[in-house]
Amino acid sequence: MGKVGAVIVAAGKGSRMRSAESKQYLQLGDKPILVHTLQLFQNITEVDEIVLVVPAADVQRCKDLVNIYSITKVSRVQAGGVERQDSVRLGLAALQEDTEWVLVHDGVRPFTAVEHIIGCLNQAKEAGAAVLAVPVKDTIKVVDQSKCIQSTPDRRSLWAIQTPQAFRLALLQKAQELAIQDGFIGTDDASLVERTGTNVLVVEGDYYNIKITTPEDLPWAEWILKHVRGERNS
Ligand SMILES: Nc1ccn([C@@H]2O[C@H](COP(=O)(O)OP(=O)(O)OP(=O)(O)O)[C@@H](O)[C@H]2O)c(=O)n1
Ligand SMILES: C[C@](O)(CO)[C@H](O)COP(=O)(O)O
Repeated sequence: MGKVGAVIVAAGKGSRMRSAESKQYLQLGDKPILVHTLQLFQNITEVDEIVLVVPAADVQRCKDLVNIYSITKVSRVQAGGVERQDSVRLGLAALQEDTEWVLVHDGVRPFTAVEHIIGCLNQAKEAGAAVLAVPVKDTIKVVDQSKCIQSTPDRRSLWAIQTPQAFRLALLQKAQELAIQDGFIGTDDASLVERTGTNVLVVEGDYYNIKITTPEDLPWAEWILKHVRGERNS
């Protein structure tokens, strides 16, 4: 049933990390964060091909990483765009023509459980579109610009959305085209597909699937690597 491509987006600036080195290359254990993520997808049998999207200036650097760590499923190291959404679009265009399903994943989420990636892909194969997510643990408020609380949404309907996000490739490409037409910029891929009226299903993941974003995520990431990730995913 159709080829599966993974688009790993790592073309951001990592400005919230405030580090001299871009966060995707920061060392986690014995290798860069991005390499952990690439190895995760390299080792998933269901994934036929990986397109890696990186800053234009880093294409050769990332080709070297791919070679050094023998990430043989990477078919293309693609220069990214201004917004995450642009990087995803460029990554989708670089997939082989016979690709039917795509997993879009953040290069800085190295700890996704393999069973959750496969669960998300299988759900997308049934429904067309599926994303990993976890129920929020906090009470979330809607707050206006003067820091006044406007409302308290029912927590039972709130989920924190993660990646991978899995789609029939043609569906995500159509959603991308519509977003360009409408000048819509979303912070994730599902938000583009939702606008087409297509249902996107949520697959429950776990709280270890963090996106490494700010400096306080780094010691937490080292802890997950040492105490959780090794035994769950390798
Ligand atoms: N133009 C962009 C922006 C983001 N990303 C990627 O999307 C993922 C999630 O984005 P985020 O964590 O927000 O990364 P950055 O945009 O790099 O971080 P910041 O917003 O702090 O600058 C990251 O792997 C990032 O490299 C991308 O490929 N292209
Ligand atoms: C796609 C994503 O990782 C889902 O949680 C997230 O939306 C990326 O957003 P960011 O604003 O780039 O952190």
